[in-house]
Order: sequence, then structure tokens, then C-alpha cells
Amino acid sequence: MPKKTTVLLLNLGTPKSPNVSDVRTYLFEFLNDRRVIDIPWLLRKILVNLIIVPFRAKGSSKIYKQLWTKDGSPLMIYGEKVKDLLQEELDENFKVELAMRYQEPSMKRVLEKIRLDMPDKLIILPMYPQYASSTTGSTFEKAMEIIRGWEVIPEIKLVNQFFDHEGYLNTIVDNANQHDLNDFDHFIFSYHGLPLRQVNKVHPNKNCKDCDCDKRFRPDTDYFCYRATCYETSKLLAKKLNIPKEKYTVAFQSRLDKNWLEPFSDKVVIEQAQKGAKKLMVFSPAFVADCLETTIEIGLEYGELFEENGGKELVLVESLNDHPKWIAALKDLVIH
Ligand SMILES: C=CC1=C(C)c2cc3[nH]c(cc4nc(cc5[nH]c(cc1n2)c(C)c5CCC(=O)O)C(CCC(=O)O)=C4C)c(C)c3C=C
Ligand SMILES: [Fe+2]
Ligand SMILES: [Fe+2]
Repeated sequence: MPKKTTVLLLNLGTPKSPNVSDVRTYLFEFLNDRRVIDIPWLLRKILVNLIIVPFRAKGSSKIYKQLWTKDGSPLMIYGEKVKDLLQEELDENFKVELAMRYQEPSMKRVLEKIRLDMPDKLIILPMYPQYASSTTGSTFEKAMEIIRGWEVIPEIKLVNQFFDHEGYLNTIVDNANQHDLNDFDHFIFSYHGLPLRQVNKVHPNKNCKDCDCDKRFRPDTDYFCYRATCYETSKLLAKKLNIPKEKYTVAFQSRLDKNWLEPFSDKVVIEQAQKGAKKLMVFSPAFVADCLETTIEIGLEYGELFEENGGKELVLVESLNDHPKWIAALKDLVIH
């Protein structure tokens, strides 16, 4: 008998509106997650609630206002679209749901709906291509915290990453090929940064700062090393796009302090402009949908930085959004 299966798609979440109070509520929930700000409880409460959020909310609200469309936040809009498109691709034994780790639709509410529907199988799919404790790990922890109280716990599949999935990579390749790659002087693969401390926790005997996981991917020790999977994703994409090694740089954006993964994307953008690059292509392979970190940070802020330092044009490769190949890739992740 075919199994009644629910697919739970997840993403980070976004504020309810770009207003300061909603951005503050979002940041409070997000940054109080012990996997995101991974320091002792009391220190986190002081740092997040008395320093980071009060100082950050106003500035973040301003940039969320630039991102917001008449239909809302792109992360949410594409989340809903992808959910509907994946539902259309799957047969009647599957039901697709969408929840966000922070804010709405909340994991608590959506998982309660799923519990009442009593599926035989639950597939939990956080839409982060590269595993990180602060994203995928946090989402799984929250899901398990809720599901552990259920009377009936269905068969569960956790999709923990898909950085090397052909369909995911080919969607990015398709989006890049909308442009003539010969026009570009340099290419940057820009990933969301992480504190180095968090990266090192996955391989406690090795410091990623002096390790060669950027050059050689060792699945036995580096499969969950965020730095290693970011470099491996870039290598696979560069190979598919025939971008030679000397023409691309892997970099990390959105740092909160200096002890985050390097090189920093903004510094690389400036460096490239100063070296004489006129046209720069930036990929954002850690983000499956347009969001603050892509549209505003890369598209707008890095675009300005590049031009201020002598560059002519920075082109941001579109996110996966609702590309048919991305929907097919999700289907493949669900059924295999
Ligand atoms: C690859 C995905 C992401 C990782 C890893 C990640 C780690 C991480 N992020 C912060 C702090 C912030 N991130 C913010 C926004 C944001 N982050 C991601 C993805 C990852 N974060 C996305 C998709 C977004 C945008 C959401 C949207 O609504 O468009 C923000 C809020 C914006 C701001 O104030 O700058 C913060 C803060 C930390 C601390 C962290 C790991 C430790
Ligand atoms: Fe983030
Ligand atoms: Fe590593």
C-alpha cells in the first residue's frame, strides 16, 4: 500500500512586516536561538536582548523596507510558490507543507496540522544546500522537540543537505547562463558567513582556519564542515560553467564580527574592483530564494561598493526561486 507522506519544506523565516517592531520581534526569536548565538545562556540574553537587537532593529527595518514588495517578503513569496509547485509535481499520496524556523508560518502550528492529518511518513526538508548547525541543525532540533511529544511518531526522513545535488547545481548553472559569461572579468561565490567557532565544532580536532578543506574535499571528515561544502559547491559549479580556478573566489558575507569565515565578500568585491575588474558576477549558492542577503546586500550594497572602487557592473545571479529545475530537484530529494 502506498504510504501517505507529508513533505515539510522549511526556511529561515522573515519579519511579519518591515516595521521596526516586527523586525525586532523577528530578531529576538532568531538570535535567541542557542545554535545561532552559541554562547552561554546569560551572556546570550545580555548580548542579544540588550545590545544586538536594540542597536540593529532600526537599521535592519530600513533595509527590509527596500526589500519588501507589494506581496511581502521574497523569502515568503517564493516559499509559498515552491510549496504549490512541488505539490503539483507529486502524486496524491503526498501532501506538501511550508513552515519557517522563526515567525510565521510557525513550525509549531504547521506540525500540529500535520499531526492531526496522521501521515505514515514525514519528510523534513530544510531548504539550506549546505549543512550548518545554526540553520539545518536548529530546524531539526525544533522539529524533534515538537514531534517527541506525539502519541504516533511516523517514519521520518531528514534531508540534511544537498550541496552536490545535480538538479540544485544545474538550476544555478541555468541562471548563470542567462548572461554571457565571457563578458565577466571575475566570479565570486558568496555564501552566508558563520563564526569560525561554529564551523570548527563539526570537526573538533581540526581548525578550519589552517585546514585545506578549501582545496580538497574529504567526505569522511568534512561532509558536515560548512566551509568545505561551500568550497565543494563552488568547485562543482565552476566545473560545470568552465570557469577556471584563477577567475573565481569563494567568499563569505553578512558577518556579525571579525571572527567569522574569511575571506569576507565585501573585501573581495573591493579588491577585484581595485585590481581592475570591470564586470563581476556574484553567485549566492547558500540561498534558495531572493532575500535580504542577496537582493540588498549583494545586489545593491556590493554593487555600489564595486562601482565606488572603479568597477562598472556587478551582476547577481538569480536565486533558485521557482525555477522548474529547482522544483524537479526538490521532487528528487523527496522521492529518493
Ligand atoms: C545559509 C543560510 C544562513 C546561515 C548559515 C545563517 C547564519 C546566521 N545568520 C545570522 C544572523 C542574521 N541573518 C539574517 C538574515 C538572514 N540569514 C539567512 C540565512 C542564513 N543565516 C537569510 C536567508 C536571511 C534573510 C532573511 C530575509 O528575511 O530575507 C539576519 C537579519 C537581517 C539583519 O539584521 O542583518 C541576521 C541578524 C547569524 C548570527 C548566523 C549564524 C551564526
Ligand atoms: Fe543569517
Ligand atoms: Fe573544515
